[in-house]
Amino acid sequence: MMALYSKPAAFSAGECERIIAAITAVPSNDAMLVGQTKDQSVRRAKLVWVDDVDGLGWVMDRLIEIVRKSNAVQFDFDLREFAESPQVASYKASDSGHFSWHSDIGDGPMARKRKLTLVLQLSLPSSYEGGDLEVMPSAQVLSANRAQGCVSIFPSFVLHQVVPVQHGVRHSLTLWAHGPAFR
Ligand SMILES: O=C(O)CCC(=O)C(=O)O
Ligand SMILES: [Fe+2]
Repeated sequence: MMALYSKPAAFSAGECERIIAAITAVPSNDAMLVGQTKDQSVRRAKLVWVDDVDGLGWVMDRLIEIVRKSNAVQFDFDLREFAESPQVASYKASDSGHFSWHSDIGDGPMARKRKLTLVLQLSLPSSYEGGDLEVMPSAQVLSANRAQGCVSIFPSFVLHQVVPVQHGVRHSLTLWAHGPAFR
């Protein structure tokens, strides 16, 4: 099983900029971890829940189709629902934006059912330095494609991190697909 599924150009540059503009217009929260504790040594980012933003329904429609396809060709997980709103994170160099190594499976009622994690690169790669999404499905660390509009999908139990942003701002969108426990 290839652990990192990648779909370049899933969204156009114009579409990514529209999403960034829409989330920039609403108030954001400091990033919470899966257990809802705020530990800024683990993560520093601003978050907006996509479900709170009007006019972004088309984004979810596109993402659902991409998850369905990736699951059909690669993961074959028993997926049942999208139980949480997608979220857009903004990692700023001026805030030491980053997210240390973690898995997305947590103790909460939703976080325990996460099975696939999808990340959409919203920012133009040349607009920020650092901020790579790294995924560790086995002994080797893989860097996700930084291209704007590229979608990466991996099992939610796989360790991953966002290295510190050194310059500029990186915006990314994360969505989880949920289902019953692995057996
Ligand atoms: O921003 C990213 O690339 C990853 C975000 C992430 O790992 C998460 O929200 O759990
Ligand atoms: Fe994560």
